[in-house]
Amino acid sequence: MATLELQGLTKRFGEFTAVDSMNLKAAEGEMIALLGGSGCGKTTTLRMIAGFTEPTAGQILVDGKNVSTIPPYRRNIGIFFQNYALFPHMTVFENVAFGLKLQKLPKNEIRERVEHMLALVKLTGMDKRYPRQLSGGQQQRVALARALVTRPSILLLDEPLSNLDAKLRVEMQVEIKRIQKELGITTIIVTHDHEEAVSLADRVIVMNAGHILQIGKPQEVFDRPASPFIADFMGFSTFLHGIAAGAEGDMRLIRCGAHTLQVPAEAAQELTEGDACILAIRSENIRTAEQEGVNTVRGTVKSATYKGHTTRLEVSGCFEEMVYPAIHEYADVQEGSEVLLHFPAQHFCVYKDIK
Ligand SMILES: Nc1ncnc2c1ncn2[C@@H]1O[C@H](COP(=O)(O)OP(=O)(O)OP(=O)(O)O)[C@@H](O)[C@H]1O
Repeated sequence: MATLELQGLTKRFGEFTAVDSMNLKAAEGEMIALLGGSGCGKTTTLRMIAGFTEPTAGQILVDGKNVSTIPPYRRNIGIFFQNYALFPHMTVFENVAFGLKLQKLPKNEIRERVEHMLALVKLTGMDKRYPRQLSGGQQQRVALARALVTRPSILLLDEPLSNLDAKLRVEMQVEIKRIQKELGITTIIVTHDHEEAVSLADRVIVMNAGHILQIGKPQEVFDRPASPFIADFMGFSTFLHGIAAGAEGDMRLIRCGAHTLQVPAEAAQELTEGDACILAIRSENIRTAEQEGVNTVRGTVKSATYKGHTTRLEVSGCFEEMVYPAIHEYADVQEGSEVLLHFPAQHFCVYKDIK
């Protein structure tokens, strides 16, 4: 178990700043997800922690000790990178045992630890196979076993599940979390996928252009993204421009085009009368309604896409913006038909429009 601390960690490639003065403190055994769009600096951050990329400025502390100048193989960090393939000419056993042989451990201890690790990733009995004789998911699990077998105090995972099909992905998410908690390894996992980040991590970091935009518990970041940009990244689909227009009881009124919506006062604390604002809501939180009431608005279905357990609609005419409900109840929604939508007040995130 170890703590990991980044202090002002910065990487510049020429004039370009890929990671800009990043600060982070991961507790012992904590799993932190780095989430962000392509090119925001996630991999560069991991590569600096691993020791493959030299920081331009700042420090990396493991258990309070600066490791910035220590070579990668002496950092006791387990690594799973996308392009960090298995050795094709080695069996599963040899691949996993590689790091232990470098540490010159006795043969019987190597066997014991490799077998234990293969059992953890559910690959018992596969030890004599070569990578080409394994499925993609099995190969990823071998790579994970290889990263874990040396009992690193820190584990770095760069998109470990990106090549897996949906079912295996969920299975592996559960497995990674179980192993990580069982061994108590402080872990940084990089992902593009906000659902993966919130389901795996103890804390989630949202990055953009080399900066941390938000850091918080999964539910905070998922339910209360700190800006419209983060909300968009976290899967909010409908964004409405409005004007703060008074209060009613413990609700604030927001005028959006021809309609007035209610939002909880505590979600709109930073607004004063007349402020321009943005309301964000997730597709799955917009409902269809039987009758008119608070926060119901009529619109016209522009398109309906069957998604299995929901039908995703594009609806125009409610506000100036298009809205995107994902409805569960299978109504007879056809393109061109009219729908009455309900926007539950408690599901709105409210932002001051600073433009
Ligand atoms: N060796 C390099 N030389 C110059 N620029 C680089 C180098 N490595 C990375 N970059 C740039 O730094 C930025 C951050 O790259 P990084 O690989 O960290 O992004 P990322 O968030 O991991 O993206 P992705 O999700 O696409 O992998 C990108 O704009 C990239 O082009």
